[in-house]
Amino acid sequence: MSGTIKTKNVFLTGGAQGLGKSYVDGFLAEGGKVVFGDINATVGAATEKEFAEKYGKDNVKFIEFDVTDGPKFEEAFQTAVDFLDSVDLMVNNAAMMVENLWENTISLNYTGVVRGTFLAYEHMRKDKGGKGGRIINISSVAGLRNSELAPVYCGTKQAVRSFTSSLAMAPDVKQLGIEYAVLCPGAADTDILRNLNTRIRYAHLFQAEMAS
Ligand SMILES: NC(=O)c1ccc[n+]([C@@H]2O[C@H](COP(=O)([O-])OP(=O)(O)OC[C@H]3O[C@@H](n4cnc5c(N)ncnc54)[C@H](O)[C@@H]3O)[C@@H](O)[C@H]2O)c1
Ligand SMILES: CCCCC/C=C\C=C\[C@H](O)C/C=C\C/C=C\CCCC(=O)O
Repeated sequence: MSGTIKTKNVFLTGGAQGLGKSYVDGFLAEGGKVVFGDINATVGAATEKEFAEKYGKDNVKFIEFDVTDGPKFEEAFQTAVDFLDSVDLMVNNAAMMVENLWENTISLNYTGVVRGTFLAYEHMRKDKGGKGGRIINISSVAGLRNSELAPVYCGTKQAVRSFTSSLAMAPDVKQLGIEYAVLCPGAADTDILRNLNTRIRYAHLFQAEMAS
């Protein structure tokens, strides 16, 4: 994989831990400069310290903010631009899977991705003085398949996939210099699955399994 990432200046949401943290590590290892945001101030600061020691403090910055707070997200994006000079790659990664907190889940997993995409779009578009760039939105295998275990989460991840693929169809993408990608990872052992409450929310679905 070495040398495959040409993008240098990255802004990523949800980078304190889990898959987001491993993406940050990968970008830094390839010589990139990364700003990552997260709602978790303690873990975010520890991650920033770890990567600053490994890759240099001028190459990584953590911003505590909640992706569902529009004005804070805009402020964080500007802070990222100030640190990086320009954002070449935006990764909308932060998400949650708590089915009974369905409004929060939609707000973070879908509205947050749309907001992050449009912030990056306005910054990158070449017709308004930007340098172009790439926007990667993190969906899931749950964005490709349906499941009764997590209907709200699946809906948000399918929305992220459709939104991103639809934007990529626009006739002016080449002229604006913006590329889009959507990732649909399978299962990984992170907190989003460790903290899963669907077995409580949908306990009736597991009764036969628990009885056996
Ligand atoms: N782990 C998996 O099996 C899996 C599979 C497919 C896709 N994904 C996706 O990968 C992405 C990363 O998930 P993960 O597995 O690393 O989970 P994770 O829970 O370990 O990481 C999510 C990160 O987002 C942060 N976050 C939560 N709410 C936030 C908010 N409101 N504002 C800012 N940050 C917030 C958390 O603090 C955490 O650091 C998500 O989009 C998830 O849907 C995960
Ligand atoms: C299609 C399964 C959807 C399950 C939805 C619940 C949680 C999803 C969370 C993560 O985003 C993805 C993690 C696990 C997905 C679970 C199984 C993958 C099955 C893969 C396959 O069927 O080939």
